[in-house]
Amino acid sequence: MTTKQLLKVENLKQYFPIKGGFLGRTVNHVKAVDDITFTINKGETVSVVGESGCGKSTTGRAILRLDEPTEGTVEFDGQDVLGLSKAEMRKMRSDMQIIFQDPYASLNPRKTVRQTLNEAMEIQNVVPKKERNDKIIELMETVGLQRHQIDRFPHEFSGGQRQRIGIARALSVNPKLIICDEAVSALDVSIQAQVLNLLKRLQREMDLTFLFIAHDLGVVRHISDRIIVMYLGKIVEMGETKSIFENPQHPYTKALLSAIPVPNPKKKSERIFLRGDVPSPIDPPSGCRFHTRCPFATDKCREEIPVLEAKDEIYEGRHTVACHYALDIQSGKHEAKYEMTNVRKVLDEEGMDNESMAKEREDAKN
Ligand SMILES: Nc1ncnc2c1ncn2[C@@H]1O[C@H](COP(=O)(O)OP(=O)(O)OP(=O)(O)O)[C@@H](O)[C@H]1O
Repeated sequence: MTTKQLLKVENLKQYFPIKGGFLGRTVNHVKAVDDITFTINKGETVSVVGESGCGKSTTGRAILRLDEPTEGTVEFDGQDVLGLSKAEMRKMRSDMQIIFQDPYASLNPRKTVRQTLNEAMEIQNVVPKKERNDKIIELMETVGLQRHQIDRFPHEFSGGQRQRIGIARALSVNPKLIICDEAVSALDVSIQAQVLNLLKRLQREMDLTFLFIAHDLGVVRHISDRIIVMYLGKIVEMGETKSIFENPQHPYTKALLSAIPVPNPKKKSERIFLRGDVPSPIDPPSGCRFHTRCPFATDKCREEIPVLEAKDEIYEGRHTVACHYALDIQSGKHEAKYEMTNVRKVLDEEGMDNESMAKEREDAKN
């Protein structure tokens, strides 16, 4: 894999206005994405994970300017995406494609596969007219559809096949980056695996870069080079997949990981239950946004926003976390006594069964 940077997202914010009153004035904002920074290298698969509403899809849409970002910069292949004119942006869209969760909703039910793929190529004008039919057949075969299905409508296909049409449509304009927004979430598990394998193969063969958006860490484990964990509009942790799975730092990442079913019945899994619901992105909590649900939260977490900090000496800059607690442990400043009262309080009040957190508390003490 080359290490050339393809996408650079810096200090990206997406605030959606909330209108109110007779005059329809902006009375507040939904802080859907609030100051996030990350990069994706050419040929990489980076996944953004987190609970519903944490801002994953908004991030994808903002990169493509399907919604105009409030603040920040997006650089794609060295070009300032947010500075492009409408015409330049249209051209750029052939380099950056998106595949949505529900292929049925994103395909025109009145258009056959031939018409759908032809339309995509026509809009972007990347394939000469007389070559389009051959290209459509080639694309269908590439994604595992058969050429005799070319004049069929979306309702004549299964969910997995429809997602393959969506992939073929994205590929038809020779993209460099494909954003897969919950692209396999609506499919049965076995079909999910087929589509993920297809995407992996296409990546190898066509030199593609993927930004995967998913709520399920288990699904993206085997396809991702790196993982970005988001909570309430912020990145709380990011790192190489192996590192995130084997050495998660943020209590939220640990909770997400603990929710993945373990196939081995002999292996005891310790589920971390988070208390309460995700707070509103209109009025997010002060300090660390996760503090209202975090068993380790201290006064510092309520007051200071943790910075996504790379601990180079430990992770060689490849794994970063925004959490006072995790950073205190890493730097040896962790005060076990303080954490103990905190965790015990949560356990007492809410009857939580957080064995792994209790164990960690002990480890930190020793
Ligand atoms: N156009 C919009 N106008 C107002 N609020 C919006 C808009 N789009 C998204 N939001 C809000 O922004 C927040 C983030 O939404 P987003 O769809 O990015 O979350 P998500 O992490 O992708 O969730 P899911 O997994 O359910 O798709 C949510 O609170 C959502 O209600």
